[in-house]
Amino acid sequence: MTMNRFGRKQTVLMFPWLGHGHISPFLELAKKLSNTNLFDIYLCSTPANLKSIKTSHGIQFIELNLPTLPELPPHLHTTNGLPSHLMPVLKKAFDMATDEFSDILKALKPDLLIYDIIQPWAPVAASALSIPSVVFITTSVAATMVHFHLSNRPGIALPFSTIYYRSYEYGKVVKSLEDMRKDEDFVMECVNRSSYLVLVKSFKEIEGKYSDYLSVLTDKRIVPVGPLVAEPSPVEDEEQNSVMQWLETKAVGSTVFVSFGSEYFLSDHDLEEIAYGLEISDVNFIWVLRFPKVERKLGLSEALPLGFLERVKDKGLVIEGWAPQGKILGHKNIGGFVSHCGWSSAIEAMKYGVPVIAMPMHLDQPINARLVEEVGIGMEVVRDENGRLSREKMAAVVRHVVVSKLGEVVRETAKKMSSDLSMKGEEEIEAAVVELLQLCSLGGGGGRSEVGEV
Ligand SMILES: C[C@@H]1O[C@H](OP(=O)(O)OP(=O)(O)OC[C@H]2O[C@@H](n3ccc(=O)[nH]c3=O)[C@H](O)[C@@H]2O)[C@H](O)[C@H](O)[C@H]1O
Repeated sequence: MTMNRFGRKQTVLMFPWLGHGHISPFLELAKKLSNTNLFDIYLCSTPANLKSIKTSHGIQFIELNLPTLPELPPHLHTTNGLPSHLMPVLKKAFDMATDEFSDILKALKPDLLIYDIIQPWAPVAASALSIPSVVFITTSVAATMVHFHLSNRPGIALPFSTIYYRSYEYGKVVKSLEDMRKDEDFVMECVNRSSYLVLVKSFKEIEGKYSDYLSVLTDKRIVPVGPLVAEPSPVEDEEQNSVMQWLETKAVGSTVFVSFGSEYFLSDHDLEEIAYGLEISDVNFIWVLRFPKVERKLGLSEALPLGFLERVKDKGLVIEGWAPQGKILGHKNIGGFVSHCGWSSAIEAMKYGVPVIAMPMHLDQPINARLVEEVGIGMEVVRDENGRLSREKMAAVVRHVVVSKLGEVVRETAKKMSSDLSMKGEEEIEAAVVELLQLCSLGGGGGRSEVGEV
């Protein structure tokens, strides 16, 4: 138990889903709360995730060991690089760790649990020990929830014209109305189990009207904590250094960064259309291509169209694995971001003032793409009624956003968003700290730490 000038620090356990796109916003919030010197922050995840976290900021880490399932050895207890067919297996192993998680709560006795939208069992375990809990929503769930909710009520105008498209990787329509209604029930259950308020990784200008609606819908207070964009991590290795040197040789605003997040793998059809789309656009590009960690079949050049790398060698760079996304988006020579619109990537585009060529793939990304268009900082590459991508459409949107005269509006709006955002965040965190401290005082936690710390 540690003290500050107000007495005992409040012990907070943070418990994100096992994906990088979730852990990084939790980590950013943890740093902000830890820096107030009012909280002792513990972050709980699997060893496979904790080993890739390279920061502390006074945060302590607690290992959650999932049951080892035959097809899921411990090094795959993360969504990073996990093949899509193993995602349901990871979720099953995660849901089997309820007792292990309860043991962590009993040993730590935190004053407050901040959990994720994927594990409705976490607040149940907390309330059994009289520990208050808050759900921290790291995606654009307010807008997504409103859309799900209204799509449940025929005849009411939807906030966004939703596109349901076939994802060739999954072989089915990824987001049918039925799927979205099931998602609404699941997310609603997670929110309703939160004892008090809901923290949302966002800010009024983007999701204010949706957060207000969700607050009415759930009868919960919703507290935006701002963009929570991490400071760009230093360039880690020689390959990343050479990417930055290559980018330095291009003209200001002349290059698009192309990335689809930490856990999505392109279908063969999409990969081919994106390659030809970039080639036809005749715009410089840095493309981060990711393949599942297991079952690696092809090398980079075999996975790409024949002769593609040779033809684009003066304009494009294709890298495999992980890129310093924050550093690249913050570079003056970047003029556009071809993104799946994962929420962290969407917010980072806003923070760095980079206009978005939106290419959502699944989950909440179609909604995020509409939010990006709604605030005027991007344009979506619309798929056809069968969900198929077109290289010509992609090339046209890339050229519109990055080089066309008409695209000036999008580019200027993105720049303005960046300067507006630069002042955001601190006031939201201060307001959230006041609310969290009040919640801590309601619980029965003792703030003792007896668990082994990593
Ligand atoms: C549950 C699901 O989590 C997903 O996370 P994902 O990692 O795909 O995408 P982001 O949220 O952009 O998060 C990706 C994060 O990884 C960083 N990054 C990624 C690739 C790389 O090469 N280098 C990097 O630094 C990037 O800067 C961002 O911070 C999506 O949100 C999805 O919408 C959501 O429903």
